Amino acid sequence: MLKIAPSILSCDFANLGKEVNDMKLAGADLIHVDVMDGHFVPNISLGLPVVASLRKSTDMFLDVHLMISDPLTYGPQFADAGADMVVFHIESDSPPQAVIDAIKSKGKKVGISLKPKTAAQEVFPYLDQLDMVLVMTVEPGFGGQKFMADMCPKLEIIRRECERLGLLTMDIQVDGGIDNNTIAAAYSAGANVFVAGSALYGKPDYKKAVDELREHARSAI
Ligand SMILES: O=C(CO)[C@@H](O)[C@H](O)COP(=O)(O)O
Ligand SMILES: [Co+2]
Repeated sequence: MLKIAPSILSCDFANLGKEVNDMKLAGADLIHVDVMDGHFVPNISLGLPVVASLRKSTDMFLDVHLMISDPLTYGPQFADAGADMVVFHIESDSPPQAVIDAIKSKGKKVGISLKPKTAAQEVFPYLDQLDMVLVMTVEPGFGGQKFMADMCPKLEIIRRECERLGLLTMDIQVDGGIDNNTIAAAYSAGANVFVAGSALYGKPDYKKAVDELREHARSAI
């Protein structure tokens, strides 16, 4: 199933509740929340109190993308704060299996994210325990960067391995530089969840922008 996930990193944070609700009204499927610690990536974004406030103000599915060095300590705290899914980086300092167990023990969905230079095969040992794999199509840390089309083979490899294992409902998410010009390539390669920050929050008409992204993805078929 094709899902559109606006990244609030590009929204107007002074009006966060409205910005999320406007994307709900525009037909977005989930909300992507980028958490950056200034250590794993060279940027700082938002933390636990913001996720807790968001949880109180919306029933949208909150997909929390942790770009932090210590997801073992903080992942469960984001789960408690109201994340529906916690996605952590396999390149973090935490042992992946321990993070998966910690998030699942909170009753939340869990995903693993791969930076562009990380091989697809790194996530294979964990696939059968995951709800989602996130393939970064930019170096994590900032919105508004250019889509790396050379990540498409990685998407194909992961989708093929999921099919081989019978994981037919696995969500494969792409994040970074997704817009009307790039979404079809990612969709054709096997992605089905599309994060878009600047391509959605940068537009005056959110519904038109969400609809157009969906249409451009489907134009790949
Ligand atoms: O995780 C990240 C950046 O590290 C993203 O979620 C960005 O927020 C996507 O922004 P655009 O590339 O769509 O502008
Ligand atoms: Co992200």
